[in-house]
Amino acid sequence: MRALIDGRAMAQALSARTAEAVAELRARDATPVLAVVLVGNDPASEVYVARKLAECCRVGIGSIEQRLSEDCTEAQILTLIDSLNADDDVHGILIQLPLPKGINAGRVLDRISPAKDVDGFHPVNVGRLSTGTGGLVPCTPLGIMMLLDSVIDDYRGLNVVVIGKSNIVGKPVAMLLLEREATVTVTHIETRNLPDITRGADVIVAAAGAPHLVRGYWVKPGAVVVDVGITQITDHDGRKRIVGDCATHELDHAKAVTPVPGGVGPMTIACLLSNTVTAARKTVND
Ligand SMILES: Nc1nc2c(c(=O)[nH]1)N[C@@H](CN(C=O)c1ccc(C(=O)N[C@@H](CCC(=O)O)C(=O)O)cc1)CN2
Repeated sequence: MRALIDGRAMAQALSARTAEAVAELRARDATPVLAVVLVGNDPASEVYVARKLAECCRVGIGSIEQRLSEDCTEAQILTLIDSLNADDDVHGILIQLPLPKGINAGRVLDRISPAKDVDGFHPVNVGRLSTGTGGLVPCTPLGIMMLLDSVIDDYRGLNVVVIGKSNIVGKPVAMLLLEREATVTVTHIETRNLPDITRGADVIVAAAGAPHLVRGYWVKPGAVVVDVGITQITDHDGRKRIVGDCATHELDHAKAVTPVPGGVGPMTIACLLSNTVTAARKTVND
């Protein structure tokens, strides 16, 4: 019964549309440019940043990579952001997370100009999202909605349970779902009787970062399950592999599930490119 929602294919299709939009902007001499800031050398962040830069290149978005060392000061990061904010040739600014210990991520993200905040993490964009008044929307939640839209036409009255209350995924996706008039319950790792709550859900968005948390008996037949978790585990035979928050092999009774890898992750990067075009278009049209 269960269908797999193919995030890689959907990300490719979105990036193809983004490439067309970039070509139109380039024809008007308004090439979108994304600045990607990497502080320190977290291995996973290195991989994601390399992928973001490669994808920019593939769709024709210009990119600037800015690296700061692990032991740089918060003041140095803020100075760099100020210069990118002031640069009219830069349309999007992304600070790869997590930042090294000792750096206040909130203060850093608050410094990005809301108009260039392609991650949608600035309080102005968070406020716009929660009031339904536009603004740049965080990439992972935007991607989740596109994946859900491929299997759900009408969200009105659907019971959606979000597991995870992060600013990057849980809270913003709850806002997007509320906008569509779903009935949204936001839960987290401290929520009591979680399986009792998820069993009533038409849609589950699992973003707790807890491998295989969501078991088969947590999910009612016909539910749609979006797996946002990406955790590297080592198997009993010593091999490393990526797993999500859901025990997908127990979800044959679901209507549709997103795989890990190949579900939400690829959409995150495709939505970043799309947000960069949105930010660039605004400077042309304003
Ligand atoms: N500034 C930001 N930092 C971080 C974000 C973000 O949206 N903005 N999200 C994550 C990391 N991330 C992008 O930055 C990201 C994570 C995973 C994937 C992905 O495609 N994963 C693959 C599986 C893992 C792999 O292949 O290595 C998948 O799900 O298929 C893309 C982007 C934290 N930081």
